[in-house]
Amino acid sequence: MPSLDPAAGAELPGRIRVRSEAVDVTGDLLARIPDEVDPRDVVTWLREGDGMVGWGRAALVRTHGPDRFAQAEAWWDRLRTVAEVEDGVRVAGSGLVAFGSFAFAPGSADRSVLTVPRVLIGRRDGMAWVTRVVVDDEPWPSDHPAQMLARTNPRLGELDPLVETEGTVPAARWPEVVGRAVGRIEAGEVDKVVLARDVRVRHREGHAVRVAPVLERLERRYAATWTFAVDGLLGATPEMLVRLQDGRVRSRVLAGTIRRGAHPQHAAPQVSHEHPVDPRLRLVSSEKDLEEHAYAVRSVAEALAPHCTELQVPATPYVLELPDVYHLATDLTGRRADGATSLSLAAALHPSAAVCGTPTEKAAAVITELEGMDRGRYSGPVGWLDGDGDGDWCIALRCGELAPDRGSMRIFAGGGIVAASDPDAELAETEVKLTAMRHALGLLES
Ligand SMILES: C=C(O[C@H]1C=CC=C(C(=O)O)[C@@H]1O)C(=O)O
Repeated sequence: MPSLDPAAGAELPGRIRVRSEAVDVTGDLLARIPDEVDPRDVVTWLREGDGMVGWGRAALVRTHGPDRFAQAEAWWDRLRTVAEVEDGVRVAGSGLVAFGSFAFAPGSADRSVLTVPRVLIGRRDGMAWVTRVVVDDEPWPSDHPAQMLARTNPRLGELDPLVETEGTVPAARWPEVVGRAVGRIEAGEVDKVVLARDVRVRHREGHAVRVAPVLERLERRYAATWTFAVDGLLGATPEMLVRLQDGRVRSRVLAGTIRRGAHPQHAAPQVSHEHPVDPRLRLVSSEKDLEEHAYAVRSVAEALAPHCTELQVPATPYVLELPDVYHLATDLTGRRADGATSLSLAAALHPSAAVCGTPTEKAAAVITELEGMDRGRYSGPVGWLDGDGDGDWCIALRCGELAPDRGSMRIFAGGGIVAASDPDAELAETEVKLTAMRHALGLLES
């Protein structure tokens, strides 16, 4: 078993008490997050208005390096043994739950994290609950959950004034970087590589960025995605790396993108201006996008196969519609054949060819060389797991990561490059993918 590094910040209490109670909660769960909470202590997992929001730190571990998943899992195993859980709700997400976010690269300077919030409010299928957590000999909070739920944050709609500046590679230089990746593919070094760029954002007056208003805008506009926040990483991702629930395994693979209602330069010429071709049709018949997608599906199917029986891999993708883009999508399903937790499945699947490339190790080396930046936790697994190991892990896309100063962040977007990729179209694709965070941060309104 990998050892825990106490210097890395493993807070393993001697005892952790967890109580989940059924409650009535209507309206926006995000409005319940108190304004004074440290933005890095906010956790969310929301979709179509339901899900979980929480805050505070009852227990936390930070891990790094090639063992970052195994170290986190070992900590979670130990935490479960000191947990006393009263779960009066018994739904997915009640009881003992940890939220996590993992660095994309083993060599990242950024720490991966698993954290158990002190307060968690959940709602699912018409059922709502509050989970509170105390450690060691702490007393239970004196207020009743109903009192806590009655308080809503009046400043939820107020965005902070932010400014955007260039990231590691200026936008104008991105086509050149993509061109180098195409060269590597043509030279036979890799078949596909996913390259990403960052953009910097900071609070105009140097204050901490309040995350609840940003999450609220993400949730409203991208309701069909998973709106997440874990340790200062926030976004709205459409890609589910793995969901494990009662032995059932699901994964949604996305790769291959076209802008909604636009005509990227790599597209075939229009037959007639009066009858423009539906971009969804162009996407499902684009060989370049189908190739990009096939690599990603294969990587996920191969990683799931040793852990699953009844693995179903549809032969053709469908089109997932999001507000700004269409993606080629494939939903895989299976039944878990071993004792793997959702986190160990996520570790086995990471990095899929939706965010790294094919073959994986060579693509990862090309990424390190050409991107020139540390991705941090962007494009790593983000999600939650419960005491039975069930949970959801998405890929952290359409997101930004708050810096330790909390007043600045980097937002990210990438795209899969194959031999037929057009460098200018790839720049346009990253720009359209950045729309989610730019919109949420108020950067598109002048
Ligand atoms: C790497 C990203 O998207 C991935 C997921 C969906 C579609 C993708 C694509 O078409 O390139 C990427 O594989 C990103 O949003 O930063």
